[in-house]
Amino acid sequence: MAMTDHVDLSTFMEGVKKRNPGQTEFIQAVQEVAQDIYEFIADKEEYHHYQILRRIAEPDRIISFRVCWEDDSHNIRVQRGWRVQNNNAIGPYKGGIRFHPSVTESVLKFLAFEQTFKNALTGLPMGGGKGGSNFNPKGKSDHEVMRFCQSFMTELYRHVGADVDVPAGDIGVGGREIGYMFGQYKRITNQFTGVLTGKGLEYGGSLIRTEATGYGAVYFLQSMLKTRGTDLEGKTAVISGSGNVATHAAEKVTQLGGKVLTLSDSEGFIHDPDGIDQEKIDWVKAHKTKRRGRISDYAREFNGATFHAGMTPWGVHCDVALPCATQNELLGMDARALIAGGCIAVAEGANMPTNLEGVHVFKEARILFAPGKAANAGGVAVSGLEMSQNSERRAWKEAELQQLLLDIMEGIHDRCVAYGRADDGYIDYVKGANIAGFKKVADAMLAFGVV
Ligand SMILES: NC(=O)C1=CN([C@@H]2O[C@H](COP(=O)(O)OP(=O)(O)OC[C@H]3O[C@@H](n4cnc5c(N)ncnc54)[C@H](O)[C@@H]3O)[C@@H](O)[C@H]2O)C=CC1
Ligand SMILES: O=C(O)CCC(=O)C(=O)O
Repeated sequence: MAMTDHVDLSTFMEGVKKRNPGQTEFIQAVQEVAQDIYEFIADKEEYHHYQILRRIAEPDRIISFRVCWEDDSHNIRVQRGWRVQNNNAIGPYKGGIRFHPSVTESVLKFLAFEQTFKNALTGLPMGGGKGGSNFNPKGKSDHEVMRFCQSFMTELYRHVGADVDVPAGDIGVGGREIGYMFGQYKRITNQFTGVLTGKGLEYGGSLIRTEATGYGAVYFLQSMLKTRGTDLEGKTAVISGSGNVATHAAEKVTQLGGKVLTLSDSEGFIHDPDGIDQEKIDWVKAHKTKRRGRISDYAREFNGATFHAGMTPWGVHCDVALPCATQNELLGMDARALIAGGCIAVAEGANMPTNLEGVHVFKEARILFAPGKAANAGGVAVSGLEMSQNSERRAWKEAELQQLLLDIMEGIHDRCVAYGRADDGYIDYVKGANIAGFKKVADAMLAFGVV
């Protein structure tokens, strides 16, 4: 093989910035991965020659489309929809759909890029993709949400398929939205296939998919704690978010003997020093998914709890923290506050909730820190198992799925340890996850030549 001129890391990142102007989230996600990959491939000519990282950081394609719908007052509304198909070297594109006003092409590109590494880490054959819209489901009636989802799928159906690209839920997209989108796909194509995951159990969904991301993040946290000879029993946990991932992470922490002190949403956080037990978690789940209320209502419902408007929960003293809301919700100063408050371990339930400075602070302090692409992979892993069940036209039993989720999370942990152990014994989970995820995708790409 001919030797290639190696582009160094800073020149590589300059190129990424130039080609993706203003896409700060995407650039941040690539930066976090590139620094570890450059170290790993320093002596591996093939990866340089075939420009593997450069190719993974350029989505296979981005589909952008208009989504037109009518609200209850008969106003015509126009939104933008996207599907970013990042890389399908190891399987069909796979990744959630996000409905939130903050959705931009940059946000979806960062999520699809991260998803590529995450899906590889699960050990299942899934490539990386992500989609969504700047539609805000908050305050919309069920019928408005239905009309929007139908319109969204009326374009998306051309680009997805059980062996092509299999979307699922993410922020603002839960069981209700998946149902509306699946119904529309079926109506347009006249096919009943596993084109989406996170489906209802009545029509091809998998047991434990709803719980999987939050539970998986806590299993990963337990595995990290085990490397330091401890576990969650008696530990206090600070959790952000109050959606699917946050409530199920809270549930598993509680089941494993921990005490959850906080939950949050975009308006602020609640602090309950008595602990958010299963009964309270059930109330939050119903409040968020059925009554579609705000987390501030918790403080009116439960004595002793307080609501802190416009604030994040990272100043509350705790043993462990699980950011489970959204990207860049935990900054350098928050990381320092957590460490000062006694936090020994952080597992990201959300995607890229900690900014680059925060990650640096955690690593410098040598605390246990699991990046989202490793810690929150349980959701997409069970989505992969849902795809298998759909292909087989069978539904597996809950005990089997619970065991598979646990095994997959332990497998991811082991892969991170294998590639992330430093000379002094510290496990850099960020580096481990980046390299293990990269290697699998990169080796598949090498097998295909230049495509
Ligand atoms: N649902 C899943 O299976 C997976 C989700 N994730 C990630 O987990 C995170 C949460 O997703 P879900 O729980 O599924 O969504 P969700 O829609 O069920 O809940 C999102 C939560 O985050 C809060 N939130 C949104 N924007 C916020 C902001 N700017 N500040 C503070 N809070 C904010 C919302 O109020 C809500 O409580 C996202 O980063 C998502 O990408 C990652 C892996 C899988
Ligand atoms: O289940 C899936 O396909 C995707 C879940 C997801 O969006 C994620 O892992 O960030």
